[in-house]
Amino acid sequence: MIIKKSELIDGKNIKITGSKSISNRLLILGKLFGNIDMLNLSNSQDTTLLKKALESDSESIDIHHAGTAMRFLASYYSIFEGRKTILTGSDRMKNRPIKPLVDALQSLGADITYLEKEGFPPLQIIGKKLEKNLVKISANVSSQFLTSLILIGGKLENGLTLELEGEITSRPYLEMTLKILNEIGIRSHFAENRIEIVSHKNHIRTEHYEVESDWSSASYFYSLCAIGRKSITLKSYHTLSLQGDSVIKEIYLKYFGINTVSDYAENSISLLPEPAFEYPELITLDMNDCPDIAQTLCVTATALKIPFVITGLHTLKVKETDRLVALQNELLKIGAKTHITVDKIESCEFIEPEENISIATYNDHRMAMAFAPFALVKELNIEKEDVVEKSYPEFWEDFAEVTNQ
Ligand SMILES: O=C(O)C1=C[C@@H](OP(=O)(O)O)[C@@H](O)[C@H](O)C1
Ligand SMILES: C=C(OP(=O)(O)O)C(=O)O
Repeated sequence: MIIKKSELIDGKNIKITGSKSISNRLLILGKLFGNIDMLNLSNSQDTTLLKKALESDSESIDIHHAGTAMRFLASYYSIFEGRKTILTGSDRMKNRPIKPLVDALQSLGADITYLEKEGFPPLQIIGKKLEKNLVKISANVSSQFLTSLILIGGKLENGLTLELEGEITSRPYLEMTLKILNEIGIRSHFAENRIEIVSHKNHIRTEHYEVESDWSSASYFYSLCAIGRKSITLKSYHTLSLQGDSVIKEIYLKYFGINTVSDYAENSISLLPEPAFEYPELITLDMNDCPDIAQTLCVTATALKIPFVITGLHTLKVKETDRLVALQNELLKIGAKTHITVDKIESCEFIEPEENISIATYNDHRMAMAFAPFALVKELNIEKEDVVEKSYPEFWEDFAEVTNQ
């Protein structure tokens, strides 16, 4: 899809769908502990697929590209007594890691078999009662493995204790899980490398839950605002958020002069660019806590020609695509030569963008959405633009609403 060179229109209002991460946790918890009446549930494809899976009786469950769904369901089906499930996904999913989680579940007594490649989906899971309650798991590959176990922890007879090994990656997602547990009345304790989830025999406390809107999706509007220097209002957000990606407001304030102002009555935030803001000479940032907004930041910095060194990105290679390689290839087209290592991307030189820019999206929604704001600098083609549906199906309509295309 060609996006013409555009300008940002001042003062537009956008309502973004609910957080995919919060929605997916609540769907699993609701199924395990009692109905939760959710408002502003995410309408992302990932959440829809998870919801359908949880409502389905069929043996084969295909969750396509949805990483959280794959990881959360592996534990969920492991304790679903008497159910046999073949849990599969897209070709990419069959190459995203799951072994640390499967090892942990098997050590608790789960009956899981790899059906193709050892260590990867598809999985055959025969649900049974798990008798043990202590598990060791590596915490530096994906926090989703930890969340998956924590979500079922309260359902086990004696609760569940996790001993985390290695440095915790994507830590705010782990904290989000524990906070949601706390909100609905399931007790847990987290100190040093040990997480204890108390067995929860009762129905959950919360019946209504309003999901805050998705902060990773909000990042694309911060990028538009930083490049276009006009204001945008986004709903439904609070400055206090369960989502680690809400750190975008601090990052964009510090490096791009974007103020975030809350309107509590309206449940909205306004993104207000500081006039005559002096951009920094270099952006240095560790994004281990917020890997999903790394692509957004790299494109904003390239559009504004601000050199950057972003570290903490070792998980990017096992996301929807190898995001470090994808970023390096596509940033070059919009004018940034970069250097990548296993966990870092840094700009080396800014050059003229290509004449006819065509951004490949690698089956990765965030590649499409992160590069779209570059249209404020120059016309560009976004290939296979439908990929956005994974997390943000109305992205293109909302993008058109705030730009003058
Ligand atoms: O738990 C979650 O909802 C998520 C955790 C993160 O994954 P990793 O822990 O694998 O980095 C994040 O990238 C993903 O989009 C959503
Ligand atoms: C990494 C992501 O999702 P998942 O791991 O759930 O597929 C994402 O949404 O950027």
